[in-house]
Amino acid sequence: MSKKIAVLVGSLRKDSYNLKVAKVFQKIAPPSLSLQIIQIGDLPLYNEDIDNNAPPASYSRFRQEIADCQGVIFVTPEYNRGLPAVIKNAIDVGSRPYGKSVWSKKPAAVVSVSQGAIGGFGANHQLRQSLVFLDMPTLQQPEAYIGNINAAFDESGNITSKSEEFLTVIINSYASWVEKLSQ
Ligand SMILES: Cc1cc2nc3c(=O)[nH]c(=O)nc-3n(C[C@H](O)[C@H](O)[C@H](O)COP(=O)(O)O)c2cc1C
Repeated sequence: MSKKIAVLVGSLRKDSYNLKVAKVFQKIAPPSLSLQIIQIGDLPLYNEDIDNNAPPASYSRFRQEIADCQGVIFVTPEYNRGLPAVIKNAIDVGSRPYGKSVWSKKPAAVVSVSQGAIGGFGANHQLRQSLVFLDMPTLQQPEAYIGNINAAFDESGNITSKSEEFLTVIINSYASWVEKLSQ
């Protein structure tokens, strides 16, 4: 049976390249993984005052969806050399209430996607810093800093074969990582 893997996309933009890459991963993932893109754009900014006995419905929905998955792939742009607020907010929501984090022990991968040349290196590593604290064993190699992403899709919006090849290496490595950790 395939393992359910959450995919969190750090851009809310309709034509987001990160979303396009997440969708390519869904298409090319090996049969051992079933990738589900989880909504994070509707989560109110984390505030302990509203996270009480009756938290926002979106908090509960999100926590349950992550709890139901056996791993997490983060696909994120870089904003001002750091992590977009929307993805940090999702991490914070999932980490609470204290002692009930939904992230713990779930195998993760971080893929940063940018139109710039540096490939979102800053966001990628800032995110990894939180994953250490959240106790998520994270795929180390291959590193995935995907720059100049606009060149990875042709005029019809299809991914070029060279870029698909690279994404295939990443998703297959992640599948092996998940497999290894479940032994
Ligand atoms: C507020 C903001 C800050 C940005 N800062 C960076 C940055 O630090 N490094 C970078 O490579 N691109 C930066 N960009 C450009 C994004 O990489 C580019 O817009 C990318 O396409 C966003 O991902 P998306 O297509 O999935 O929305 C920034 C974009 C925005 C809107």
